[in-house]
Amino acid sequence: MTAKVISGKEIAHQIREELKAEVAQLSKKGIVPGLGVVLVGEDPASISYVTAKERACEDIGIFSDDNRLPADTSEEELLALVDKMNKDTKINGILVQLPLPDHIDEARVLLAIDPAKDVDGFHPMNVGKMVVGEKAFLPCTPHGVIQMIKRAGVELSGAEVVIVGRSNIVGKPLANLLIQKSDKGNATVTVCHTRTKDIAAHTRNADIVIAAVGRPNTITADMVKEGACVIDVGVNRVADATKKKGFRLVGDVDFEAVSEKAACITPVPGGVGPMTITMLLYNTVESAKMANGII
Ligand SMILES: Nc1nc(=O)c2c([nH]1)NC[C@@H]1CN(c3ccc(C(=O)N[C@@H](CCC(=O)O)C(=O)O)cc3)C=[N+]21
Repeated sequence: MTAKVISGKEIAHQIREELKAEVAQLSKKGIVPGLGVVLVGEDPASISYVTAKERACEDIGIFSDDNRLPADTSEEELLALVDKMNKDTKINGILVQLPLPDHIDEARVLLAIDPAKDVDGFHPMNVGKMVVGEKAFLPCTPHGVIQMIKRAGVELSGAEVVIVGRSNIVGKPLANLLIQKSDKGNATVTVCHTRTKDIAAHTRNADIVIAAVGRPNTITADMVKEGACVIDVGVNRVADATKKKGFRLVGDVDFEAVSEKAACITPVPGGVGPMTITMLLYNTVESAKMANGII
């Protein structure tokens, strides 16, 4: 079998067109959704993600307030900026790019963001609401992954899903969403991690494999059932002297070999990454509608 490639780029484009139309309608009512973006330090990957987020905002008509702070910014300074954005009515969403430098307490910063502006869905209030199935901002990467699975026409209800990776931003929230009694869930979920005895024994039974590890070639063809759907959340830079930048991006999945066995697969780049950004835009528009009493 040669897998159908699920293009995150195309699905993201489709959703962004829908959002663009919605933002145009809102602007007739004098409403412009605003996103406050905070980047501390100069990590090259973080700079590239944040730049992509700001471009995406501009493209669909969301106002973005760009704050790039030096690596030695103090926790107090960062908290003061978050507080200012919490109070700023032009800002409907606040994104503090992670990871933060070691001298800053990440949990404290995330807790300081107004839950009503927490478009990343990282505030413990929103995490808790999500777990109990209450309305909340859904974390962008897990939500993007679910949108891709659904729009590719893959059945989630009753599916055996194996997630490899247990991070707070992908593995854990995704597992929670996928077990919920809802149209984004109803799956049977297994979460594998570094202490799992035999990861392949689990993934080989999966109808859907989701890799969110951060290491190239973690999922190889022998680990995947014939006809499975494989979602690759990894974004890894590997050295490549033939590229202008000296590296290329790969996911966690051995794409070529797994494509021969899977029914569908997401590429890297052009897969989950563009969906993550799109769901951030989606949450920001939702937040603007809530702030203005439209929903
Ligand atoms: N507060 C916070 N929220 C996040 O959502 C968040 C974060 N911190 N920290 C880091 C991770 C990672 N992340 C990505 C977003 C877009 C792409 C993306 O668009 N990737 C492109 C390629 C981009 C490139 O060329 O570098 C693609 O896969 O096609 C990847 C990764 C968001 N994250």
